[in-house]
Amino acid sequence: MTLAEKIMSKKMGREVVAGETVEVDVDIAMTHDGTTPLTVKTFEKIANKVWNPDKIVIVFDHNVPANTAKAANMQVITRNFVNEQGIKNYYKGGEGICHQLLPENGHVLPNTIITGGDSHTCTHGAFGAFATGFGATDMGYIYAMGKTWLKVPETIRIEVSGVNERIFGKDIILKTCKEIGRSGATYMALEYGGNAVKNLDMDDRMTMSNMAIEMGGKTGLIEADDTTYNYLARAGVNESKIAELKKERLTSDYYNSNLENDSYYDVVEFDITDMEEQVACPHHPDNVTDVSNIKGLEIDQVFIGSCTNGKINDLRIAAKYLKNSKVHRNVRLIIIPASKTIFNQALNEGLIQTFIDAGAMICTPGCGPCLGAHQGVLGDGEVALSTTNRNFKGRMGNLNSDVYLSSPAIAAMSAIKGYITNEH
Ligand SMILES: CC(C)[C@H](C(=O)O)[C@@H](O)C(=O)O
Ligand code: SF4
Repeated sequence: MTLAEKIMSKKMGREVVAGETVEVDVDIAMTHDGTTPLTVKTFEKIANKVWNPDKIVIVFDHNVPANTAKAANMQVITRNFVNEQGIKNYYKGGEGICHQLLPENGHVLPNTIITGGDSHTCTHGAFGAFATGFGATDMGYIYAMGKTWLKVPETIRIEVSGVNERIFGKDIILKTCKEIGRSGATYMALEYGGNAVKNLDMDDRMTMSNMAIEMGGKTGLIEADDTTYNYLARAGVNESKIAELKKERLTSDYYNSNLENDSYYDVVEFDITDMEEQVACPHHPDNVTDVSNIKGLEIDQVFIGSCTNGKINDLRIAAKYLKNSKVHRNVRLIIIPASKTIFNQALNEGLIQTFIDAGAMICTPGCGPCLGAHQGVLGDGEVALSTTNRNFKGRMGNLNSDVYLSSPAIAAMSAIKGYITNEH
């Protein structure tokens, strides 16, 4: 069985396989400042009280601090709802991005069903949770009933081998996007494995799961192991809970399955040993090429941050290159830690000082320029290199601009040189 089938079967208390539609109890439901108002509208048509206020997490992250009266009003609606319903897991802005706060605060556990009013909820698949995004209407129903329906997805196995210290989770997932294509995994689970994935820390595993949706994926799963359990312990999950999770550990049957008969829809294998760093070109994350093919392309803005690459390891890597260097005079470098905890860690480790000395701008933890709503909007004809997950036309607020995607390492090196490069 695939990991997706095992998680669903455990949840249902009976064996379920790909293709079956099931109604499942939701363990955690999340919405943010962008999606809560519409969720509330649907919810109010169904119920007066949420099914369980302790299982709901509400985060202000997309427009923080609010940049328009409209954004501020959406936050007013959301705050009223939070108070009326007694929702304690409420992050009122500046604490960080929803997909970072959920795991960081111990809300994400293996084998659970995590639903979110945001397409990148698939990020939590990195913990072996069945995590997926919903529209606001579905979220309204979940807030009222605590349940949703899901079709158990087919699975594409992504098997990655090899060792290469220049290659990060971001390069691996960009390469995967290239192989699978923008809709190659529609309503499927991606199951990432192989020694190259095993060797990644949780930050890089989350980067990989985060981008499952860019291929149409329902979720991006990685089976839980000691790396996962150690992260949970740091996130405050208590020892007895972790011991229970270890006992109930679910693994994929990929290595002992007969692929001809089994439920894997497809298997994509690659080795990173000789792989080059990857860059996605405009205007889709599957338009990926080796960095050497676009080396020298001049850039106007670099953004290091987002739910894809604003984690502590991302900032450490950026600082390694930016230390004792200056950002190129034609480039604006914007750096946003994905959460306040990461911001504090970066402060304590001296990374923020390094960024300031290099000439970077540091902004409030949140989505920032990622989706072009505010902060770091591009000018006509400008080119950005960003560590985010999407480079759709106009993504950074201007239809007449281009966005390229890369790892924080490539982003930092390029910010110094003024053009896309993998040289320091
Ligand atoms: C605003 C929100 C609904 C959206 C999403 O669902 O992903 C955003 O987070 C994004 O990355 O485009
Ligand atoms: S950081 Fe970007 S991709 Fe992530 S939730 Fe925010 S807007 Fe969406």
